Amino acid sequence: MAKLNFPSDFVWGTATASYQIEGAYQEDGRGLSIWDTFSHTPGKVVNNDNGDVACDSYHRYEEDVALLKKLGVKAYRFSIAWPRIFPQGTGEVNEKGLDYYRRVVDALLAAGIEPAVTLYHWDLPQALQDKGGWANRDSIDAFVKYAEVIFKEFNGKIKQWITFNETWCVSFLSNYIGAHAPGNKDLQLAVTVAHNCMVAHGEAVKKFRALGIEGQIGTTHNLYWYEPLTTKPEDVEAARRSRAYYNEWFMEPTLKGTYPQFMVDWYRSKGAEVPIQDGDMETISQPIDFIGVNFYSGGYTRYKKDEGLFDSEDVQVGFDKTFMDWNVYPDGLYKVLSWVKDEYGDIPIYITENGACYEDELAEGNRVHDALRADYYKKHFIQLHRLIESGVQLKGYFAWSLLDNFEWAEGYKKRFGIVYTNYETLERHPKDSYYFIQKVIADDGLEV
Ligand SMILES: OC[C@@H]1[C@@H](O)[C@H](O)[C@@H](O)c2[nH]c(CCc3ccccc3)c[n+]21
Repeated sequence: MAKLNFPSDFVWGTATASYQIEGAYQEDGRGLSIWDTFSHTPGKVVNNDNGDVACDSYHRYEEDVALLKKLGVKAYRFSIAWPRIFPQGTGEVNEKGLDYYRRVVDALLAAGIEPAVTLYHWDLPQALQDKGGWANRDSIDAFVKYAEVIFKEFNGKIKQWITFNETWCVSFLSNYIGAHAPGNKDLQLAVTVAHNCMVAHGEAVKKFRALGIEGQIGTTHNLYWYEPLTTKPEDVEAARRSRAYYNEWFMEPTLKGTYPQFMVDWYRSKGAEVPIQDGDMETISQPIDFIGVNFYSGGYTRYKKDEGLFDSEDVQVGFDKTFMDWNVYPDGLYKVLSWVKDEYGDIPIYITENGACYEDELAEGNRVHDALRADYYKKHFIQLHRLIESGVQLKGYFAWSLLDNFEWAEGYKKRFGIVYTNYETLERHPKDSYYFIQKVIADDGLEV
């Protein structure tokens, strides 16, 4: 057995998001979000599940903080629900909404845990969606006004700021594939939404700098690692498009201020143009202090004429699968973050999400023997160590997720938590994977 040691300042954390854990969807003046609308629309979410109650963290956040403290994490990534702060998206601040986050932040700080806050994790106020949502550039200014209230309120308490969670999900998953709120299926709309969200990110960074807010600011993109099944040029090009769909389309504007031209041409061939206005690319690529990367999976791609958006198809090559049918591909984590370093230099990186969904059973003594999830984490922790050893500026890691929670269109059947949520009683029960991670944190490393 060998011990893989992590730097003593490596930030171990866990992650959640407002709509997935809070519940209390009409409490203390909260306005409706697009996810309330979407989940209340029959047929959109498995079992017609919704976030009305979720994990009830709105009332049980002290239990969550106690779990975090016992776990030993240095930081906790959560998101703020814009509709609690501005129920109509803009206008008057809802003080009771701010109060909830004051309670959460103070409880975390009292427990010696750093809050790492995502400003936008998909719960757009419905009132803004009614005016076009992210397709309407007015939403950019509304986002900056919302961000400014949070920056000022928590300056000095929150020191790690993430503007957006996964602009690919906000744009393509939600407006081209249509699987997430608001559920549109229009390529031009998706390209426009992606662009406006990235402009909103940049404007918020400008505001953060202008206000002299303490701490570091960045944004989170979900990256995948796709490789061509063969070295045939058509397979190589197909894999290049599949990867850029998730990766370069967002990372290049954010970190270099340009869109990948081969993808601009590809989308143009499909009838979609990027609505760039003067100054947008400089705004989008405002210098940031770190890049957040959510990594779950990847795979192999081959060319298939007229298949999907990219004349490509994923190929099954025998990876183990999670309960989301995602490939377990720890090497993909090493490859994708090595690619980030090669492409974008030594920008500090936080893995702001990584984790796995498996079917969990509550066993004797409220234990959950989630050996597959613990093994998923172990395999990926080995890659973290490999990345740090290779010189990648990997500063921290947030496991997705602290709790089983509302898994978007999949509802509550898909459990990602290292803590089991009993949705009847709302009790929390740490799983074996929680104790595995607790030991890694305590030991500053793991035995392999
Ligand atoms: O699906 C697990 C988690 C979600 O619960 C998080 O809210 C979200 O940030 C997140 N992103 C990803 C990868 C992108 C993706 C999200 C949802 C569905 C399919 C792919 C996985 N996850």
